[in-house]
Amino acid sequence: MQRDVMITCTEMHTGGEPLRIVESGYPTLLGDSVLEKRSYAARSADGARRLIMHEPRGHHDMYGAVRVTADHTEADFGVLFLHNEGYSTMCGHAVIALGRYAVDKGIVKKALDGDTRVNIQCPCGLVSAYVAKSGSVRFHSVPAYAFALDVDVDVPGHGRLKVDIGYGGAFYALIPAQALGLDMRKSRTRDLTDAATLVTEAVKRQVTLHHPDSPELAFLYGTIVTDGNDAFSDQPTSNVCVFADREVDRSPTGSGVTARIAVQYKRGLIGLNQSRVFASGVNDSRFTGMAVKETTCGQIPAVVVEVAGKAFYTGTSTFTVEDEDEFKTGFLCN
Ligand SMILES: O=C(O)[C@H]1NCC[C@@H]1O
Repeated sequence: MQRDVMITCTEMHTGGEPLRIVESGYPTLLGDSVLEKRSYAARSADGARRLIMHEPRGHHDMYGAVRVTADHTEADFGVLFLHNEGYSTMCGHAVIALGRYAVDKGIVKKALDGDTRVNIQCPCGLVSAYVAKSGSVRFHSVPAYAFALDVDVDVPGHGRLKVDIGYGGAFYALIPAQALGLDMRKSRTRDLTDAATLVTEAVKRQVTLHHPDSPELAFLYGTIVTDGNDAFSDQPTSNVCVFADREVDRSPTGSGVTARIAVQYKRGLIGLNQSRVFASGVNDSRFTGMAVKETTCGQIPAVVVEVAGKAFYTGTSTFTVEDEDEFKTGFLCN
């Protein structure tokens, strides 16, 4: 019996959202930058992603991270994010887990005093994670901004709807559940997912995105259905993020919280250093988020957003593949 592939991983979760961190066995990813490695992975090493994301070794909503060599001089390491359809450009729940992991594994030396800073080069740019002694992590993402507010989109079955589009390392369409005839607390996740998917497809067809840094960042990653409570309050606001191929984030979505705050800031609904709690509409897990300073992304006014949460270890895994296995590169069941 020949086993010709073996990939080992550390398993974590942040707010219930899994993170499968590759330790060894992944193909070498070529390219001079993290973005180039991302396209190389999609072009020439996609079987490895499907092997550990899809069934029978993963599942429809699995998420992963592969560390790669960084090209940014200040980065401790680079990372590619894996999901059911491909490779995202930013992932907050993964950054929270990777921050803790990097300190625990000694990849970054623990600070003697205060939080340990871990600089992670994501495909969208450099993200700084700050790891507290307790293991809690907060991160400062790349400049986040409102790409467009109140965009009219024709959504089959729902008519003409208004969506906001925010960038938090990835682009999201943001829409209140109410506009879709749904309720964040009462509706089934399946119904929120179906509606969010229709919105994503409609925005992809009808809106052209642009990012000042690279055309590779200019795509819609998903739709976040919210409870519509965007004005600052000491009460949590909840959301469900549906991204990639109908994949449902169990966590409040770090990059989504970043995008939501950028849009709320643009609308004057939240100020600098006003910390807000964001809850997952799937399992009520919590992140906090706040805009910490104004900045720009190219010429676009933007904010740096800090998101905080906590990740936990769930195990380790070793995946093997036998030569004759018909499901070497997995399948998806949705
Ligand atoms: O927390 C986040 O930003 C991510 N979680 C899965 C989808 C997003 O990439």
